[in-house]
Amino acid sequence: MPAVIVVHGGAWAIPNNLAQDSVNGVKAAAREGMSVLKRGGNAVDAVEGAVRTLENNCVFNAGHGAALNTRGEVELDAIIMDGRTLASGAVSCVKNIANPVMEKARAVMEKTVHVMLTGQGANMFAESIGMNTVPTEMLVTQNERKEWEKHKNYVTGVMEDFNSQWAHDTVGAVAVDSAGNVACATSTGGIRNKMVGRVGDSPIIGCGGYADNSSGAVSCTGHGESILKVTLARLILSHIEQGKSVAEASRVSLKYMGDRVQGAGGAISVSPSGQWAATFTTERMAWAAVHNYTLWYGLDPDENLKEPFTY
Ligand SMILES: NC(=O)C[C@H](N)C(=O)O
Repeated sequence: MPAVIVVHGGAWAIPNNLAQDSVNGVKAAAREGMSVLKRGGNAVDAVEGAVRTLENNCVFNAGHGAALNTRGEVELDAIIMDGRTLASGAVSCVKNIANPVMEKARAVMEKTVHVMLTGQGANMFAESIGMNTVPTEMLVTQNERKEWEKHKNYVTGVMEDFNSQWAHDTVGAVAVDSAGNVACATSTGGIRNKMVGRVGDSPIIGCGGYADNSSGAVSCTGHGESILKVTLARLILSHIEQGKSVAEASRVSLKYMGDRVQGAGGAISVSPSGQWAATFTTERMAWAAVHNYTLWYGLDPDENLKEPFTY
């Protein structure tokens, strides 16, 4: 069965000056995810590799440069999930890890009996397994501090339905490997001016991501409180379970979120048979996918560009 990787760089009103770098960034991450699969990695390795590439790209900055909360601090959230066993690992409110946050979520999945660690406990665990921690101020960039000074109001940004230049720190990936195993990963700095301790959708199982070999894998982005209310990742998978195509399930679920709670966002989805989709209701979302020796990518609604993919 041909393997598939799909990645996103966050659903929001990406300004023109970031458009090309965002597209290049998601293309590079999709290439990395596919090369992990080609080197014999499984779906979990591929989504981790792809998200790590996005986290390390300063256009997306899911760690260093992430959105600041009301106290001007970074608090990071991430999840990874393995569709074979439903094993998952998540961290929330992490303040002392630069990149990759994803590595830490995977360690929670593989080295603990828990699904999520938060705040101080997440940091203590990172130190106990020898991960590099940094003082939290080191994650704050001048650019983000400037943006934070400019718009000190969470609600105004969200009321604009994500059609503002806010909240650009979410990245994600979904994959199916040649054995038909699926996985998802999502990592974020959240939304600017969130309250201290606010946890968004990204690290919450079934909301920011879900992976199950019996239906597929999804990674979400957008207004976290809306995604949480409709449990977007699981909603998409439940439509797939009821017979909808991956694209239709994603479209219907995002439309439901818009109608029911007036929230905008995006999702990437893949089924165990290799169907995939990248769907969004925000102004833009940078996404890329590799399937059958073709690299697909886009940014604007209905944009579906392609080029040959070679190793
Ligand atoms: N840009 C995003 O996707 C933000 C993320 N969903 C959150 O609310 O934390």
